[in-house]
Amino acid sequence: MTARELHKQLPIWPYKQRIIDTVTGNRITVIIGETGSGKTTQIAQMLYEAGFASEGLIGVTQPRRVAALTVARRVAEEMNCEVGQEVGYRVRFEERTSRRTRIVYLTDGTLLREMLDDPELSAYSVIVLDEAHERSLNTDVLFGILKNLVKARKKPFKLILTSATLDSAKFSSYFDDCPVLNIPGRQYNVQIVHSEDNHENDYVAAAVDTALDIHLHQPPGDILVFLTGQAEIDKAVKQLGEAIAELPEGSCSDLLILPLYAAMPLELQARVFAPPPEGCRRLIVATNIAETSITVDGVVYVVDPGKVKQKTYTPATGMESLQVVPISRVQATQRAGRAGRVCDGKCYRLYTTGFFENEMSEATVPEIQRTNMLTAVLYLKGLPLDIDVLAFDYLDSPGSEALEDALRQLFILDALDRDGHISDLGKRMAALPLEPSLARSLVAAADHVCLPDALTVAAMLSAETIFSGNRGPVQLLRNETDARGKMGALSEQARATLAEMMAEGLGDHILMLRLFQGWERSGFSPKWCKDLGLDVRGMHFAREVRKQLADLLAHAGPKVLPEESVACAKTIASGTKDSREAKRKRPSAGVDDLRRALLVGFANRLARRMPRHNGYKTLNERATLAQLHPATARIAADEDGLMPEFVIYYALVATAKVFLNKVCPMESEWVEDVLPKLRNIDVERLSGGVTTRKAAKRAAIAGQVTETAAARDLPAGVPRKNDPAAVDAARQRYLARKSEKKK
Ligand SMILES: Nc1ncnc2c1ncn2[C@@H]1O[C@H](COP(=O)(O)OP(=O)(O)OP(=O)(O)O)[C@@H](O)[C@H]1O
Repeated sequence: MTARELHKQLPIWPYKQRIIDTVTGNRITVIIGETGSGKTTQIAQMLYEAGFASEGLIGVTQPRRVAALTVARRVAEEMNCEVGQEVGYRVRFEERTSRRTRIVYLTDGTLLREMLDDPELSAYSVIVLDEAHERSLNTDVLFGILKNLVKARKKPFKLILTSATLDSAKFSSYFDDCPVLNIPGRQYNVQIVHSEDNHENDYVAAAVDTALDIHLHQPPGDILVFLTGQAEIDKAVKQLGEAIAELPEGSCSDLLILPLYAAMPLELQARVFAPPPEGCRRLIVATNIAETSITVDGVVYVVDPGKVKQKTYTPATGMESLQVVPISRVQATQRAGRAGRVCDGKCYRLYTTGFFENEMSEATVPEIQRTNMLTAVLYLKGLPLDIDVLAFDYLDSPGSEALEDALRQLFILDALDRDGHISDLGKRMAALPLEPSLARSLVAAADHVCLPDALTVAAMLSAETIFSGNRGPVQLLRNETDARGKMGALSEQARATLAEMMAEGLGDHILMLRLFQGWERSGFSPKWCKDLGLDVRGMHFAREVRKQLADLLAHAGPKVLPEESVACAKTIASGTKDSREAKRKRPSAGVDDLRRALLVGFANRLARRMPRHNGYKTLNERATLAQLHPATARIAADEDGLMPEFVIYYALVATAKVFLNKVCPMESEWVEDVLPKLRNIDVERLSGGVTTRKAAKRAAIAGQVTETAAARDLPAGVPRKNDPAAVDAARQRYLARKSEKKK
């Protein structure tokens, strides 16, 4: 049967009329259905057939770009068209749509950015927020904005939320008591097998063993293994290779091992979705980017060690921690759901039933409650809706501390004025899909005419791995004395090249620049990378990102950059060598302009050395003591052996100790210009004169309701200090809803 014939047999199809009727009769609908029942691929097609796309596009959001791409491909196949015709996609750096397009799969971040130019989303008649359970930061922000838009927009607009696993009562109550449709049934069964022991520290080895065991003893079908990150995946692939080498010759010749993670060039990701050679079994080793939405045609076995790498941000200190933690039960269900999509499947959980039931949390903590709110707040401020971010209608609030921290940082980056209004610079930054510090650095670099170098640094920072085998430049250089040669010592010549680059003594950003420039001079030779101990894939990824960033700046045009920088961005984006003009401007003697641009962008991440000491103290609200990370590229000390007084850092991380990660030294006289801005920031004024807590308290007193209820009812953007009308409006809305409920 073809994809076109198959899709109408999915469990969701018998419910087509109910879905259409509910969506027709309501502004907002929640749809819950088993994994693989057809939510992602079918609902948009049903709505299309029912005529919902005649007045505008049907947009379906995904938390990840790989999902948007592959699902669009599948739906195009089912609708018998090319991607970019009736069905298209839009993700950061890439778009395939045309005037014929009626259904668009796009990432939640892309939709959010589209709202900056078109806050009414006038091109759309329906938005489906898929995988709502994942609670990605962008999806959570969209919840609040779209909930308001549904009421405010004159042109009809429907909002649909879909998931396999969702707290339906909570969602329905937040979305004005909208109906919840439960779609029972799944197409294929997945047998769950729990292990007898929990694998705390040896889960990579256990996953490798299980995968090989499946290959040797189970009937045909591809295998999908979940691990937590690139380094772990590389390790598992290596271990698989070693284990296979010990097996009788030929026993695994038909096994094709494929890694899959986000920081991997797109064409390599695509290999996973291409049909394997005849008679081959695929073994895909992936991060949780493979957890939701995507179907790898052929996967029958899933190996789930139950771990995920989770980033947590503490607003009080600006500290980030990246830890491997147990997944939630919702995630375990999603992972198992990757098997059993094209036939019955089997999921091997490398943890006990007891662990699943008693130790794992029910749902994942929403990203909005554990992340830096900087980017989200910049978008909210960038929308022409006068949103008061502190009183915004969040499903789960990030908390006033996180929001106030974001306001403070955005003020330091010149994105907000003293009253918390977005500045012109802020608008330029919001137009770039980058974290605000990088966006600010690029804008400053364009003004300083050192854009090509700033693009290189931004791209290199975005690659997960630059050096191979978990080594930094310092370890690589030390390797010369590694008698065992276990880590693959560098050749004399390579070491000399690296030592020469490090001799500049300007830390990580500048070393990254030099490495990229050296690679460029070698004609982007993979051998050059390998010789220097660099990760070829990581470097290619950085090169790709650099090109895409340039492309993006070229498209953003004079709205964001001066004319000459737009021209320079175009040249880089076109893939030809940098123009002579750009080369001429590229400082060969020093990199001061670039460092100054970085200082402007990372003024929110400055640290000052302690007197007569090589420890640093961060210059944010709660000064935190930290040390330079041992893997930091060489920074030249002064004659007294002291490090530079000021550095900027990319992240403040807590492992065994607190470290400044990826550091660039700054000249004291440059920093003197920035310091006054960091002192005495008036957060109360930045937040419009009132904090969430105060606003909620006031509304609660006025409306005689609880503070939580009042906070939920505070309309976006209004509870200003001297605005009793707004507080009254909150009260009225609450009372109206209450009496509605009683009826
Ligand atoms: N690329 C593909 N190749 C083969 N079959 C596919 C593909 N994409 C989807 N399918 C089929 O369509 C079914 C429905 O997929 P869909 O993604 O719409 O389900 P879903 O309900 O959204 O699942 P989830 O909750 O896991 O995202 C799959 O179970 C599979 O049988």
